[in-house]
Amino acid sequence: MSNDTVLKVQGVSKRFGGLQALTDVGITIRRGQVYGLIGPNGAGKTTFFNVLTGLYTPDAGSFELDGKPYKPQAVHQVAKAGIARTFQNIRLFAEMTALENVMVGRHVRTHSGLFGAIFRTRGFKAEEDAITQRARELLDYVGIGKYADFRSRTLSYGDQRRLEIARALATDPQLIALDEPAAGMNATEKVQLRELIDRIRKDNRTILLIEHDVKLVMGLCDRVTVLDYGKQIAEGTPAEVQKNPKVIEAYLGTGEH
Ligand SMILES: Nc1ncnc2c1ncn2[C@@H]1O[C@H](COP(=O)(O)OP(=O)(O)OP(=O)(O)O)[C@@H](O)[C@H]1O
Repeated sequence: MSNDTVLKVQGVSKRFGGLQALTDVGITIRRGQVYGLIGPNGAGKTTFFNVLTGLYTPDAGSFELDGKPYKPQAVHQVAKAGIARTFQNIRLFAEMTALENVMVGRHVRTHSGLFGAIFRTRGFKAEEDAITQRARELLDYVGIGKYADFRSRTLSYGDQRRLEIARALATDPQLIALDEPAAGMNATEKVQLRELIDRIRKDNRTILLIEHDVKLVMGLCDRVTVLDYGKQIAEGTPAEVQKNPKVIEAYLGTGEH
């Protein structure tokens, strides 16, 4: 595997009772790419994300992250290994401030641990200051610095999604997995989101994106995989995938676009 491959997934299958949600799915994502995962409702996109981030155990499949074997297990370990994600249904700590939400993400990379937090050791204090500063920088980076001290539930929907991205970035991930980041956004928010994702990519981060907004996916992604009924029916550049008859049929078949 060449050095610039961030994630290599092979042969992932997952069954729920009688339903085969994923069949032999594999993707390779290179550093700095925005990689799209698309498909009609129920195609298996979220299941793939959940397998990748340790929420579901796959029935089969192998994973490599940054050239090393990677076994998605507990969510905390996944973040430590270098994958951060956002969720289709925003999962912020509603009563915590925006800043605190990002600081929670950052704690994945700290060393003082619970002991330091409880006894407020000197090392803990210095680390906490650094975390606060970094969290503020990240809020500025995603464009919501002015809301640092607002409770997250008071932020607009679009801003909450940005906050989730800031929290994901706080773990210094090799790969950021965004689960429908544009869901529920208005046109202006979508443009801003696009700019933000572009900026994250330019900063040499790697992004895996599930998104229903095909226009956004086609405009942003370097490569795309299309799932349908848990099977990978196409893989390639957006231009290649758009022309693929299987893809056209899958989308027309469900009336989605
Ligand atoms: N925990 C679960 N138990 C049983 N079935 C599940 C579970 N999670 C997902 N499924 C089923 O697996 C299939 C794939 O679902 P999944 O949520 O991965 O699709 P999706 O492509 O993310 O769809 P959407 O675009 O609607 O979010 C669906 O038929 C779904 O009902």
